[in-house]
Amino acid sequence: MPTSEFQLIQHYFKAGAAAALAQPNSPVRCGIGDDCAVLALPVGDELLVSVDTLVESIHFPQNYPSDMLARRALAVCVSDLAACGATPLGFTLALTMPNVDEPWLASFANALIVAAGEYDIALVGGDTTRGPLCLSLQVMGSAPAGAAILRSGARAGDIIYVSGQLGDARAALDYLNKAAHELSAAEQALLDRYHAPTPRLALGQKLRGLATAAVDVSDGLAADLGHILSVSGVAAVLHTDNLPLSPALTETCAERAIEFALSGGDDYELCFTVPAEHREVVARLSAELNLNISEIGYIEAGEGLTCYRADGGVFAPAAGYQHF
Ligand SMILES: Nc1ncnc2c1ncn2[C@@H]1O[C@H](COP(=O)(O)OP(=O)(O)O)[C@@H](O)[C@H]1O
Ligand SMILES: Cc1ncc(C[n+]2csc(CCOP(=O)(O)OP(=O)(O)O)c2C)c(N)n1
Ligand SMILES: [Mg+2]
Repeated sequence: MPTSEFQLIQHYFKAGAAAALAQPNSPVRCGIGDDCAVLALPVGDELLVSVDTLVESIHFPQNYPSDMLARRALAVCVSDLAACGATPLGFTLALTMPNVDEPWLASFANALIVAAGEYDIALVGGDTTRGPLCLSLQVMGSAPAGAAILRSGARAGDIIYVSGQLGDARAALDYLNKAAHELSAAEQALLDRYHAPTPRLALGQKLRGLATAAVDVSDGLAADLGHILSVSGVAAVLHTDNLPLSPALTETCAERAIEFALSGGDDYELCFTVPAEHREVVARLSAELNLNISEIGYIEAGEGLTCYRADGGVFAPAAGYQHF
């Protein structure tokens, strides 16, 4: 039974992570156990880095099963790599927990290593401390020099697209505490989207050289697209009719579906802009990846976002998620 902080790390994290290091093409020169991890960058590539924190009761519910926490945490952090078109390299984990609960840790570490394998991203280091349950994951990826997709490149005339469907995870918040046997199939489908978001890594990488700007939808489409607009110095027009809504969302809360899709957040889909002449390329990409990609509006000169309802009226979306 591991007891010390050092033994915990060795037992639960180093062993699992070591398997990734053994891969022939692993970029990890030195992983868990030294003062720094050492990663090899592919020749000609740049390093892309992002960190996100997940706090109990803010980002995930109390008493959340630790395997679900691990999976969700890595997915939402890797989603930032996807937005920039990065290829995953490695990540670090700063884990703060109130006490050592070995079954909790074992299931957390197992799920984390499995998810890391799915995204081909190696756990290369971290920090373990006592305190209220909280995780910070720093993810690192690479992209050919100059190819990273930024938020600042949207131009008037570009088409605005979004992957997948929006609003499901927000709708799921209302069912987080409902007993499993009382859930309808639609409610369960919404919860699945909250628990296991899908970072759109393959899409992001394919958008290199095609998208002028991209962002992942964490705070809500209106807010995150708003970041693209403000840093690109442009305006956007959306038609709420074009927002991709899942059957589960329209079945459970049709009257709030548009609101959830625009402002709910936790979608981890990609919203991106592409010059209109490349519409066909996006259609082919959607077929190739077997991924729904919806045209939701366009970029124009000016500032701010205008959302039109089907009846021609203007829908004013609520602000996205804000911590303060
Ligand atoms: N405490 C901080 N110190 C430095 N930069 C920060 C801090 N918090 C956020 N940022 C930066 O501000 C930008 C927006 O952050 P955020 O909204 O969290 O982005 P994302 O939704 O991609 O996680 C990012 O470039 C992020 O790196
Ligand atoms: C239990 C619970 N309640 C509410 C939410 C909704 N929520 C919390 S934080 C957040 C926005 C994303 O978090 P943030 O820290 O802003 O991530 P970032 O934009 O930095 O990726 C949302 C939609 C949730 N995920 N879980
Ligand atoms: Mg962030």
